[in-house]
Amino acid sequence: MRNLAFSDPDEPGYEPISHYGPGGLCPISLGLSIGPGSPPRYHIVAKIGRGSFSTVWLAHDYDASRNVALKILRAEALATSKEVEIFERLKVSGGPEQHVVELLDAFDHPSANGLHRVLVMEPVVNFDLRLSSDYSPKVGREAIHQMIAGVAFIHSRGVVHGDLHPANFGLAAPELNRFSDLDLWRCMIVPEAFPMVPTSRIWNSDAFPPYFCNCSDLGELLVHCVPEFVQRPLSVRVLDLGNAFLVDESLPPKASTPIPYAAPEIVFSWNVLDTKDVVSDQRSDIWSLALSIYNLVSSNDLFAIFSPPHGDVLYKMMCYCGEVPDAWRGRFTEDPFPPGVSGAAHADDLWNDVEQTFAKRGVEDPAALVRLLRRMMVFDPSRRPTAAELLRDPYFRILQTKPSHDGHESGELPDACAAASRPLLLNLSVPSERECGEEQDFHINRALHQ
Ligand SMILES: Nc1ncnc2c1ncn2[C@@H]1O[C@H](COP(=O)(O)OP(=O)(O)OP(=O)(O)O)[C@@H](O)[C@H]1O
Repeated sequence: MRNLAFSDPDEPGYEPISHYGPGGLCPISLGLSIGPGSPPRYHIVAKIGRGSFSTVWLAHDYDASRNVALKILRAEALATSKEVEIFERLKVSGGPEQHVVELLDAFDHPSANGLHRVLVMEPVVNFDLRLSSDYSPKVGREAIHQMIAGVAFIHSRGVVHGDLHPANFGLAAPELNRFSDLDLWRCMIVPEAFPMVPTSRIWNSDAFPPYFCNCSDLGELLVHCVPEFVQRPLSVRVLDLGNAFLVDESLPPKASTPIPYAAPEIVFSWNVLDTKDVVSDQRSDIWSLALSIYNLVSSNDLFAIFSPPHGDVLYKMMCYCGEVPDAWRGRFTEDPFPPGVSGAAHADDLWNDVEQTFAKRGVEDPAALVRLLRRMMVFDPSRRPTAAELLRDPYFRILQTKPSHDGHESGELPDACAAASRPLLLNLSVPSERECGEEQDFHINRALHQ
């Protein structure tokens, strides 16, 4: 496949070339308009993400005058993806979505590779802004409460998320709606573009995008152009319902959570019983949620992995949980606890270290946060609290005495979010016409040629 392209980026952030072709990803170029209506409703401005089954793009919605995220699935996922159905299930009761990314629209889009399901969602910003700026969102007590609230909401609708890890939590960014598509072009760092030149006539060049481009960083845009974004309280969103399923589904998908966040019963099946026939459930979501919280608070993985087969993850789990589950006895040659030290005492020592790390990072009430994580990280899935129970954990008691910063809870926008609908902070122009003409062409050309 490599000789297909004139230049193959082969780096994280770029989808592999092999993901294009019949049944594969949708070839997209910046400036394309897709969607219902004539002219089509969504004008693609930047690439903002990619996953195993999709590419994700920032687009300007001309009909609603706002910016949206378009998650464009591989064509072969059209028949199997239940993501839209799951979003529908989350709306069943008619209540407002709570800390779960909102699905605004969905449609199917044809390409040379087949028909692609497109999910139109509110655009969110990655938690990890550290790479692009000095600003690092502080994941404090309220943000942790919102992460749990998002999962509690999903669980309350009879859905298992199945893939909770830090990248699947984002931050609401209604300030993005202050930017027209032309403003976005002006303010964003110009993406890198690698031309894709098929080197053989047998390749259908329509099956590939004309170039690959890297992902634009919406966080960086906001940090630099909308200072209130960094000053206002965070509003968390749970993302990626691509692996989600209904608890009563007869053929649930096999578990696919990344190892550092996967529950012990799942990792044990994968690595010791050597079977992939294991399914996530709401209890395994709770374990993954605990490790996602740990990661976002500390910027580290508790169970970092360095090499397969990841048996060391199970070993670390025993150390932190202070016990060896009955089913695991005899499977490990090494005793996880130092001679003469009980499992419980050893675990206490490790969590004391975690508490000190949290304290150094300025985490609010580190001892109580450690107690919360330890409640979630127990081997026996039936002893893990539900997400709804966790919302009442003593760690959050103080929030009940404070007014909520997150206006979304009460159906109102927080001040800073409401400000998003006010006139632009920057002196940004808002083109009145859909066709921005030569000026827009110029920005696209500049992006592709720099
Ligand atoms: N609403 C959104 N706003 C902004 N970025 C998004 C949004 N949804 C997804 N992304 C970005 O796109 C990436 C891929 O999305 P997502 O995880 O939903 O895709 P996927 O194909 O189901 O991937 P995988 O299952 O491999 O995680 C995310 O990690 C995130 O960075």
